[in-house]
Amino acid sequence: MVDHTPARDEVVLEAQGLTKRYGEREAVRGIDFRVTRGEFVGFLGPNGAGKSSTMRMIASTSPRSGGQLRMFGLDPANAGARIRARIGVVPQNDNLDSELTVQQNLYVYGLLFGLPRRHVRARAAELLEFVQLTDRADAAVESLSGGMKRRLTIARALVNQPELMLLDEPTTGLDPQARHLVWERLYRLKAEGVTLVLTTHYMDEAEQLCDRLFIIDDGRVVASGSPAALIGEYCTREVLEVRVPEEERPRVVKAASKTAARVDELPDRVLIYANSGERALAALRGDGLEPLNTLVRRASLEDVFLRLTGRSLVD
Ligand SMILES: Nc1ncnc2c1ncn2[C@@H]1O[C@H](COP(=O)(O)OP(=O)(O)OP(=O)(O)O)[C@@H](O)[C@H]1O
Repeated sequence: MVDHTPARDEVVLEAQGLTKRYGEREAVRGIDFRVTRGEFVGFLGPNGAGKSSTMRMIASTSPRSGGQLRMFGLDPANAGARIRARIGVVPQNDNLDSELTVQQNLYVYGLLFGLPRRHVRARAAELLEFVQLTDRADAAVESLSGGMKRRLTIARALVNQPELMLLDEPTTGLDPQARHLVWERLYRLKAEGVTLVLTTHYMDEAEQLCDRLFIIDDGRVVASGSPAALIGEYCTREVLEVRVPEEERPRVVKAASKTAARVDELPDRVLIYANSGERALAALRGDGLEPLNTLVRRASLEDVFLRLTGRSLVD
């Protein structure tokens, strides 16, 4: 569709000490990031971490309170319109025009960007094909499912052939099938060389899609790197999850702590970090402990977040 031939290591997006204040409240507290052309980058963090505020500053729709921010080398403080012409935005809440049909939503947006009428028609047809909504072109927006609305919002964000796509929680509220369809389209955009930045609080989404992540908590970047590098740096290879009766917990924690790299207690289970979950379990059994329920799994970004913040990503 669009050929944004990647120039090696061309910086598309850069922030230093970026802050956002709403009155007394500092929602973004001095964050640094740098995104190069063709990368797929994610801001991962819980609700209220400051992800949307950061995205709105990048989208050049909300002014920064402090620090530096550049998109394509331009400063949104004085080149907002030029920046907005080169980016596509998928906001957290679909803001489609429900009075219009699917196709009309794309036309209107194209005309807003000043694209010629004939060009807009061709572009709309191409985009409906891309998001698999061709057969719904004349349907009312209201009749679409949540997943279809999301895809239409993505199509709309692509009207101006953006070099940079910003997606704020693109799959929140979608069922697994609808999510996978969105993911698949995002992969395609990446393959075409579009630079993508998304926010999410879904660790699987972050892990599946992103080349690089910035983990955000309480307005700060607490870690960054590829999903694999983050897991490698902050976790063991495996995690043994055990459920034990309340009264046995202290013994389990004590026994596991002898060999495991780390032990975390959650309200409903104990997480034992070890390179071999099976061996950790054998060690517990060797100490005469038999958990009610056990699960050995690969370490995930959720574990990284827990390690970094002492809290779970999902409420
Ligand atoms: N327009 C606003 N006015 C005042 N406070 C705001 C505004 N927008 C966000 N906040 C506050 O700033 C903090 C960060 O919010 P933000 O929406 O950026 O976080 P988030 O990580 O995107 O979370 P969510 O996933 O819930 O959107 C929150 O405490 C929020 O209440």
